[in-house]
Amino acid sequence: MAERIYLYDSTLRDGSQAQGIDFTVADKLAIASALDAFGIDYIEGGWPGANPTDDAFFARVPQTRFAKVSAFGMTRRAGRSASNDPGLQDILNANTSAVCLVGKSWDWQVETALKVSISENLKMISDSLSHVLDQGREAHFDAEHFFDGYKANRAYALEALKAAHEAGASWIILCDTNGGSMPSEVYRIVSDVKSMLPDANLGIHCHNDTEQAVANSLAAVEAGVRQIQGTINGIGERCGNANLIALIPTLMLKMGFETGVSMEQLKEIGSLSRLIDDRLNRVPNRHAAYVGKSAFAHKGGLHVSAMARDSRSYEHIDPALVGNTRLILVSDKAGRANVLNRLEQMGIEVAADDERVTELVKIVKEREALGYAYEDASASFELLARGLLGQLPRFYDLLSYRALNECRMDAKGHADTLAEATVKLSVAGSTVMTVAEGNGPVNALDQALRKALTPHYPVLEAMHLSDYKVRILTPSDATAALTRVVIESRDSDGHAWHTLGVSANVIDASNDALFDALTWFLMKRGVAAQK
Ligand SMILES: CC(=O)SCCNC(=O)CCNC(=O)[C@H](O)C(C)(C)COP(=O)(O)OP(=O)(O)OC[C@H]1O[C@@H](n2cnc3c(N)ncnc32)[C@H](O)[C@@H]1OP(=O)(O)O
Ligand SMILES: CC(=O)C(=O)O
Repeated sequence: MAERIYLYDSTLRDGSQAQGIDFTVADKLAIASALDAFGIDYIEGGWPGANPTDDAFFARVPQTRFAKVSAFGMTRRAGRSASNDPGLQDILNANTSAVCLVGKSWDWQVETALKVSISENLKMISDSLSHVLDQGREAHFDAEHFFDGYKANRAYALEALKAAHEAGASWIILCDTNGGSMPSEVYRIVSDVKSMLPDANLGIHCHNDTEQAVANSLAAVEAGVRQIQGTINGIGERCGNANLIALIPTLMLKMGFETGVSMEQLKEIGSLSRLIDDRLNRVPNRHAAYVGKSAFAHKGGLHVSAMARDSRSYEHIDPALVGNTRLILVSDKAGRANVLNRLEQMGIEVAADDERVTELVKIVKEREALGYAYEDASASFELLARGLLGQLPRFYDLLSYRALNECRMDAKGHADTLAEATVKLSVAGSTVMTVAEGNGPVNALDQALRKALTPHYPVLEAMHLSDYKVRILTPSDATAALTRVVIESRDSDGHAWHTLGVSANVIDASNDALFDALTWFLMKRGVAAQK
């Protein structure tokens, strides 16, 4: 029977201490509900009494399915009884089944930051935890600065833990508050604590100031802790906290621990990670371990060739275990194996020894040297491949286009910009010429193309341009620089595809990317080309 690790999520408390993060009550409620559904054991909702958002969260947090909600706060103030401490009262008034109190375990901090005697601090710890337990709550003790405190004064740091343990703390969490510890130190110190307090339930709370919060948490687990505190995507004060998104699969898949997360729920870990990004309006980190889009993306030709023989060649786990998927990229680092794999994924049949595959690899490399980047524009790659294989329908021929940008100043000096484009193209055996306006020349060009093409291909109404990115490839050429335009288009069902164009003229690059976007969509819809 696998041993159980308890997962304590502090996204809504320590996560909200990160610069730039400001959760609303609605964010907190949505995140708490996702954490509960995912199988997290404890959800630290915030600090009751600290601010109106946290108070509103605790007032509204619904009944959880699985998780225990925890209210965070600090031990009683010096010179007050625990039962007469307004801060502690606020925390208890939140009515959560669990309470986590932070207290000092470094004598120097007690004297410098708290300005109380080290014996009073021990009483603050034991009185506060006893009071929480007397109210029928589960009591967690966060031993702040424990590792630094232990290194400065081992005896006192252990005294602080003993005070919590003797008061009956349900869990004692060892905090690497400043995030400067090394995994070997964490292992050694936790092992010592384990031998001094063999019957205490120990946890770990690590900060990421040396990018070792995950490694330190795992070292603590190896030395015997059974609760891990962390946050989704590792957000938190300064450089963040231990990242539960990396820790959970590692604990379950590599170390064989059981958690509250089932193997089925583990497949949802990417959605949980993206939910936090979404709430924070952040672009997900494509290189994030386990859940990033690139976590199982293979680019190097040697890698893909070996992967075709056995996927274990370059993957540490099956991506499906964490709900992720394998991606084979085509770029200037590709070989025949990458291209064959992509063609297969695109449903293009070609013999493995077809010489045109070698030709395609060569063309991709030549074009990438000119600034093309097909790994982010797979629709343009598909059109390139189909063109070479003689499978590319031609829906229209562009004969010419003109794009104008006119800026007029009014009497008050305000700029009024008008863009206009004219396109002349050949479609369905005739020549068509249209003019359209737009809020910029690319938009005007897009409108003029649609005006000309939609009467012949009405399905074009169902697609639109959803993102447009310009990358300067040769910045030293200043305004004459080569540009790469990547267009994201979407259909009415929200499916996206990406196309690109490269030119020193940004309008020409945009026109090429638009041509690919329209062509790919018409081809995928099975529309017959009207030539
Ligand atoms: C390591 C961690 O991340 S702990 C969590 C840190 N998170 C936060 O601080 C976010 C929420 N905090 C807050 O909103 C505010 O700091 C509050 C409401 C808690 C307190 O605000 P204030 O009463 O204005 O005090 P302030 O924040 O300036 O100072 C903290 C006080 O608590 C005392 N204190 C700090 N830690 C403890 C502790 N473990 N036990 C008892 N008192 C403590 C300090 O000595 C200081 O006392 P002082 O008021 O006599 O100077
Ligand atoms: C409690 C906490 O957040 C810390 O000590 O880092």
